[in-house]
Amino acid sequence: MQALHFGAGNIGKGFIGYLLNKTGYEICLVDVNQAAIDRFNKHNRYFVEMLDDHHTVEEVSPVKALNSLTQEQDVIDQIEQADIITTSVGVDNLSRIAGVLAKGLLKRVGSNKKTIDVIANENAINASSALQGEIEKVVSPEEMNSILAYTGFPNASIDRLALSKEGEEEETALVEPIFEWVINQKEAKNHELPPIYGATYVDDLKPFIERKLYSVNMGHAATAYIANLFNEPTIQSALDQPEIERMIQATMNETAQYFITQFNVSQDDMDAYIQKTLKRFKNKNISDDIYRVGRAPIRKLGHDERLVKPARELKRLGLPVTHLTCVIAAGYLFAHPEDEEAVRLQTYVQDHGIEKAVNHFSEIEDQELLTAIIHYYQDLERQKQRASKPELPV
Ligand SMILES: NC(=O)C1=CN([C@@H]2O[C@H](COP(=O)(O)OP(=O)(O)OC[C@H]3O[C@@H](n4cnc5c(N)ncnc54)[C@H](O)[C@@H]3O)[C@@H](O)[C@H]2O)C=CC1
Ligand SMILES: O=P(O)(O)OC[C@H]1O[C@](O)(CO)[C@@H](O)[C@@H]1O
Repeated sequence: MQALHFGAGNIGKGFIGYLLNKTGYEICLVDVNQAAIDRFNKHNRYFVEMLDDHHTVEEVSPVKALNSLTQEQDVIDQIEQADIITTSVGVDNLSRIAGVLAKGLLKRVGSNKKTIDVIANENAINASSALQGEIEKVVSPEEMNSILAYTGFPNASIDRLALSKEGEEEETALVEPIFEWVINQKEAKNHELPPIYGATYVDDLKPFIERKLYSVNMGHAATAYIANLFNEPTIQSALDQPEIERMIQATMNETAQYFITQFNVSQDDMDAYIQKTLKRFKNKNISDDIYRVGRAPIRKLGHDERLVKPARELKRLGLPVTHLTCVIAAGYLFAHPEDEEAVRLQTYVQDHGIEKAVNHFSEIEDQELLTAIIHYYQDLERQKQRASKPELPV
């Protein structure tokens, strides 16, 4: 069986490629990073190291890698032959792979007419549907109908902290031992393949993806943005401070109320989920830079994203949202010269002021929530100017 995976980064290597290989697939990775592509092709393999006390290393092979920019025809041929197609390129890059995918899927329809599923594994709600939408933009309606007759775009939720080991001669992913890959089986077209090793198949993805995005991803981004206020370099050093840990736990407790109300989950279950998540963040075998975790703040502060969506929902339900409001304000203070979005965000705030920025990037209709974010932002900024300790809500 052949798997074609777009995005040979942390998740591509340490999560998706790893599990597909365990299921019995030969892996073809597609990326734009030629140096990494050469490292994969040198011995047709890569390594995955567990971030636990044993640091077990496993080899993933056979693996080959292609460059989607310079080897487009080879990628199209691989799409024609593949049994499954997956991605983890970052949700904002899905539009960049839509063109080659469209060409490959059309070639496939014209030749073998075998059904296939394309699963986008990104931190976003309905990323596979978003990829389908991007493909729709580059083909005619007739072509899209022929693609959809043979292609499923099942949405998925992925959860595993994955990093890469830099400066090695061979590609190595660093991953925490636990993971969760949940796939909407109702949206799949190909039912002849064996289930993916370790994946969970469900009929309703919403509770899984929302819990993951608004607890794990929200909590992680919140830690990065609060850590930044305290000049803490890593997630682990930040959470070593009881004040920051209390703040993150309180913020996660707020979003937990959304799940308890919406999905009939018990308080005990959410408490256990939060404790498990905090323990994962504090993993001493990882040193996780706050700029990796907080990266792309414009995306993360978006209307339907991990911070603003639960804040809007909690507000709508009349539930407390104080800590989350403070985290959103802290997000607007996340400055890092090497993060293109952080630079753009800070420039916008400087040029237009915080109120216009929150309206522009987070599109918050609720005036009370908007005012509260602005007040927190102004307080935190004042404290930063005076180099005084940030005051967090109790
Ligand atoms: N790293 C983590 O712990 C987790 C990441 N995610 C999600 O997984 C996705 C990938 O994240 P990471 O692996 O951490 O990022 P990454 O930056 O390590 O990997 C992304 C890869 O995609 C490649 N890429 C970018 N544009 C491309 C294009 N046009 N064609 C082919 N390849 C392209 C990049 O060169 C890079 O190798 C993101 O959506 C992220 O939100 C989800 C859960 C955990
Ligand atoms: O591209 P994003 O959304 O930052 O996704 C990656 C993040 O998601 C996580 O899985 C959980 O927050 C982190 O490991 C990682 O920083």
